[in-house]
Amino acid sequence: KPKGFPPGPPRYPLVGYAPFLEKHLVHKHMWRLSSTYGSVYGIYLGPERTVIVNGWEACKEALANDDLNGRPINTTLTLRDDGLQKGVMFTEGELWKEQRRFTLHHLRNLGFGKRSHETVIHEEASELINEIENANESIQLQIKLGVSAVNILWALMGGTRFHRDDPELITLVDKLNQMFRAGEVSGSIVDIFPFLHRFMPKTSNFGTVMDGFLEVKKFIERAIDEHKASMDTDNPRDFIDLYLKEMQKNNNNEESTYNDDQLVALCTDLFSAGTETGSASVSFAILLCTLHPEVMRKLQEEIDTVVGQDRLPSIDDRPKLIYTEAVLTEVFRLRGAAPLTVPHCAVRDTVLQGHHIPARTMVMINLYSIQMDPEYWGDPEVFRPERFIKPDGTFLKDERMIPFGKGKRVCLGESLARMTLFLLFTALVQKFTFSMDPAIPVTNTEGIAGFTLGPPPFKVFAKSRV
Ligand code: HEM
Repeated sequence: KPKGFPPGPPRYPLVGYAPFLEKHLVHKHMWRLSSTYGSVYGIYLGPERTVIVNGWEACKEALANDDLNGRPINTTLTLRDDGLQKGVMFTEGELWKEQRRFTLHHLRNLGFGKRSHETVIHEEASELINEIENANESIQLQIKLGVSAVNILWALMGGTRFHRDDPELITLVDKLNQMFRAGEVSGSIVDIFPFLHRFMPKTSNFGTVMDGFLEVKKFIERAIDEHKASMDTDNPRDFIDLYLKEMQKNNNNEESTYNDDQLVALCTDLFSAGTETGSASVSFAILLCTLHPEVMRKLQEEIDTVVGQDRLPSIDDRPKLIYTEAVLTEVFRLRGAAPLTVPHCAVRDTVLQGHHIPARTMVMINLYSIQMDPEYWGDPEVFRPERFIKPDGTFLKDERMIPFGKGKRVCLGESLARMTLFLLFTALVQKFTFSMDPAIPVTNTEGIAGFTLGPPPFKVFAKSRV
C-alpha cells in the first residue's frame, strides 16, 4: 500500500514554503532540503503542493514513469500564449506527442545535429573567431555566443543567417538572456497569485520575463509572415515552410493540431530553449577552463595533436578527443544548463518511491542532486575532468550523466546542443588562450538560476595562439 503524499518543509499560510526558497540557486536549496525530508518530499509553493525528486534512484524512477510526463499549467506561460496551452515544451497528451514527433522528424531531415549541419556551425565558429580576434579589449562571451547559437538554429528553422552586429538580433539575444535569469523554474509569485500579473511593474522580474517572451514572439511572427509571403509549397526551404505546408494539407480538418497559434508557440519554444542554453553551456565551459589553466593547456595539447591548427575540429575528430569529451562532460556535471529540467506533472494518480502522487501534482526532478552526490562522486565540488577517463585512457560513460533528461520528455534539441557545444568550444580553445579580466572578479562559478542556470557575469582576454 503506497505511503501518503510525501511530507516536507513547513507550509505557511497562503505562500507555503515559496518565499523561503533561495531563488538564484533553487536546485541547490531543494537538494539540501532532501537531507532533512528524504529524496522525495512535498513542498507547498503557494496553495499548490509540489513534489521534489532528488538522487539517482528516485529521479531515474520518476523519468521512467510515463504518468509523470505531463506539464503543469503555469500562469506566466499561459499569458505568453494568450491564454492557450500551445507549443511542445509546455503541452502534454496527443497534441504534445504529435507536435514533438513532427518537429523532430523534420528537423532531423533538415540536418539537425547531423554532419550536414557542421558546415553551418563551422561558419559561425569562424565568424566568432574573427570577431574575437578584432576585439582590442576583454570580451563578454555570452552575447556573442548567443548570436552564434541563434544563427545555428535559425539556419534550419528560418533558413536565413543574421549579420553578427545586427542591432535587433543583439537586443533579442540580450532580452532572452535577461528573461532566462529573471524567470523562476519553480514558478513565480504571479504563478501563485495569478491576479497579481496586472500590478507587476515592467521593471519587475515578471516584467522582464514577459518582455523577453513578447520580443521572441514578435520575431517569430514576423518570420512566419515573411515565409507565408515568399514560400513555394513544392520546395520547402526550412522548418517554418514545412510546417506551413502541413497546415495547408490539414486545412479542412477541424481536428488538426497544425495551426498558426501552434506554429508561433512551437517556434517560440524551440528558439527560447535552443539559444540561451547553448550559449550558457559554452560560456560555462570557457569560464571553468579559464579558471583552471592546466585544463586549458591539456585541452590545447590534445587538439593540437589530433587536429593541428590548419583546420577547425570536426565531429569526426570527436572519438579521438578523449580529454575534450571528459572536460565537456565535467562541465555538464558541474553546471548543467537545466538542473531542475522543465517541471513535470502527474497526468493521473501514480506512485513514486512508494509515495502517493495525486493527479495534476507538479513534480520537479533535480538533476543537480544526481550530479553533485558526494557518496557517488567523492569530490563533486571539484572540477576534475579526469573522473571521466578510465585507467586505460578511454572515455568513461556514466549512466548518471543525464543533463538533457531521460525518457519521453528528454530534451528535443540534445543532438544539436551536443554538437554545437563541441564544435564552438573546441574551435575557441584551439585558437585562443583565455584569461580572466580582473575588472569583473568571479568569486564563485555556481551561476544564476532562473528558468535555467546561466554563468555569473565574466569577461575574458583572448590571446591568439597562432
Ligand atoms: C546545452 C544545452 C541544453 C540543455 C542542457 C538542455 C536540457 C534540457 C532538459 C533537461 C529538458 C527537460 C527534460 C525534461 O522535462 O525532463 C529540455 C527540454 C527541451 N529542450 Fe533542451 N537543452 C539544451 C538545448 C536545447 C536546444 C538546442 C533545443 C532546441 C533546438 C532544445 C529544445 C528543448 C525542447 C523543445 C524541450 C522540451 C521537450 C518536451 O517537453 O517534450 N534544448 N532540455
